[in-house]
Amino acid sequence: MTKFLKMHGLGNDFMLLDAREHPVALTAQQVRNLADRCTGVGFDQLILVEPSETASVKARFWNPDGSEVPSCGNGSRALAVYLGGAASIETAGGPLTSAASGSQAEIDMGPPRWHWEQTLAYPLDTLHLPVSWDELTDPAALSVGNPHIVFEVSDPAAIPLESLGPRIETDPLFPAGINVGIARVDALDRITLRVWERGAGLTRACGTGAVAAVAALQKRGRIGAEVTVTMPGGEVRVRRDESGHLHLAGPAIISFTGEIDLEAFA
Ligand SMILES: N[C@@H](CCC[C@H](N)C(=O)O)C(=O)O
Repeated sequence: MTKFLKMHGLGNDFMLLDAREHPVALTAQQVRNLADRCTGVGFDQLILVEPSETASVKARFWNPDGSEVPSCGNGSRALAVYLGGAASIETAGGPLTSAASGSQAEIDMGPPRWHWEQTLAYPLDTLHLPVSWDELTDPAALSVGNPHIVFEVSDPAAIPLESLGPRIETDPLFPAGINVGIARVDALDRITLRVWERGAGLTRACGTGAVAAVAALQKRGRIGAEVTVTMPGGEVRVRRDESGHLHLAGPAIISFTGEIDLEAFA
């Protein structure tokens, strides 16, 4: 039996497996089986914690469709709360540092990456992509460890993201797929955001989505350096420091712990 934690950050929920002492190998099918909310544990992302030679720990992330992804902002915050205190985290999306106190965690997500090769199949202006999908126009595309497209809209609740999200996610313009954010600027220090996540669908909150939306709207001069992001599951704070790094802060909670026979889900 393998111990696991079930955690969430604003309702973006995770299964966390700590494999620092006992290695765990996962297949994509196993992740899909574990992600099933009726017959498995159920989660938006799975987090595997492994030993690292360069940081406190190495974190790997999977979406519920079985795809391994380089970065997960809320998952990193959940891991930070699990580790406690200050830590460094090696991820495929780049090195992170974290600071946690109780159920609050802040992650230095590094600088946003705007080069077209980070997100697109061919060169375009990533700050103002000349593309549209129905009422969604003039997006920005960037990587914050994983790829995001961000649209500014007047009413995020009115956008049919459940139908537009999968169309945009799988558009050939994005060779690795893309996470889709729709954001409204409420004030210089406040935005409202919904995210269609690549490989996961609509989630209650997305940490990298919040960071990407803030980075895009900051670069367009629409908001200031410190911003509260309201998502369906609650609020996170994102701030840009003097070096251009973006910091993601907010709560993460351990919902419950358990033991599981991983082989039964192979
Ligand atoms: N919910 C996560 C993002 C998880 C990965 C994303 N779906 C992807 O495929 O890149 C977050 O909080 O960042």
